[in-house]
Amino acid sequence: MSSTPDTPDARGGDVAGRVDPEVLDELVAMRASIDNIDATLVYLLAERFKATQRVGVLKATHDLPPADPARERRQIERLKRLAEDAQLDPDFAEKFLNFIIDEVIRHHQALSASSAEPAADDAR
Ligand SMILES: C=C(O[C@@H]1C=C(C(=O)O)C=C[C@H]1O)C(=O)O
Repeated sequence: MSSTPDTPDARGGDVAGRVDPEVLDELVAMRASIDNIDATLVYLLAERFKATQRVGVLKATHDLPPADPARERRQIERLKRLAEDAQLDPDFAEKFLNFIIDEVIRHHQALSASSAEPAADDAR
């Protein structure tokens, strides 16, 4: 496994040799752009999970519930509006955000459960 995108040797992958050189050039250029976008998605998700993990620690420490459905609803409505403005399918944006939020809530539940466990010294 490597983080290196397609090398020039791998130009076009399966379609190399089956299409005109101009088509292959455009395909390779678009794939380079997709590589960059996917890398930024990974970095953005990593930063988002760092922030939500911190929120999870605050919630677990201060006895707050792992999920905040009202906040989720506001955030989903906001992102659906942004998606429409950006010509992205708002239903897809909603599904994608819900997928991420479900994972965040699982983390928060685990943090709450582990902070509720008695420490080894207390288990007497
Ligand atoms: C991050 C939080 O926890 C949960 C996760 C959310 C999210 O990932 O956007 C939103 C609300 C909460 O259900 C929060 O309360 O802000």
